[in-house]
Amino acid sequence: MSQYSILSVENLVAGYEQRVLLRNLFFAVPEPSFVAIVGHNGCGKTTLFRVLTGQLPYSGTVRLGGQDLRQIARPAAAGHLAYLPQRTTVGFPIRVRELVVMGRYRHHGLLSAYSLLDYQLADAALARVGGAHLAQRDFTLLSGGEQQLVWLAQLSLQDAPLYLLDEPTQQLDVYYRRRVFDLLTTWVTEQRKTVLCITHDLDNLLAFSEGFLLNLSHPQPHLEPLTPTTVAAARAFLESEASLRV
Ligand SMILES: Nc1ncnc2c1ncn2[C@@H]1O[C@H](COP(=O)(O)OP(=O)(O)OP(=O)(O)O)[C@@H](O)[C@H]1O
Repeated sequence: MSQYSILSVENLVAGYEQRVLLRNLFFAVPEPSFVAIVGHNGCGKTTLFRVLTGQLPYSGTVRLGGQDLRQIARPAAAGHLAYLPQRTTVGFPIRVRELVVMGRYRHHGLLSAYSLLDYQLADAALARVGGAHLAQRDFTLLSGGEQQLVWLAQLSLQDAPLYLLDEPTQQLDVYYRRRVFDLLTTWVTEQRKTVLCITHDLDNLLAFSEGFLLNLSHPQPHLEPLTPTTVAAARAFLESEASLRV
């Protein structure tokens, strides 16, 4: 693993109005790697992603690929990262293939149509997530698990070095949860991507043989190696009454 940090955070402080949620946070993420971000509901996990995607002011220093985040107007549009928020919905019928191909948006002007190559890449991305059979289906009629695979296919087309996923296995059954985590593993090991994944799914983290854990409920959150021992310790901490008083 190289020592290059795709993301570094120094003395980050962020929150809302009178409420500071992220306090003096320091960490550096090597590329490629998998980072599981855990913590109690409301501890600031999504808030961290809002900072990293340029949606929330902060104090301290954040660098993406060595560049100061304050110098990057729209990190996703500039290709520094791709972001899958929680509970992404679509309010109109749309064919899955048309939704996936939108992952190519950075390669297009606003009004130019997607090319044959774009659609071939979309089909390949769908196939990689095991969703080739969904291509012609109406996205809004798919199950939650199928929809999540489609979002991941679209995200993979953005071809960013850093992926931010906010609870990608929320509401999925055990089969799809395992499948999503397996897919994220291949993004890291085969495609050399870096994945930051907010999750409450500690059971599935036990399967990771390498990566990092960032527990934002900890009094001094820091990157720890992701091992069965650290996951078990994080679970014990998060289940304790004392952790809620931190
Ligand atoms: N725009 C906002 N203005 C004020 N408070 C907010 C705003 N957005 C979120 N909050 C509050 O900040 C706290 C942290 O929210 P955040 O979404 O970061 O939590 P989280 O750790 O991702 O939680 P969960 O695990 O439940 O998704 C919550 O109490 C939330 O209500």
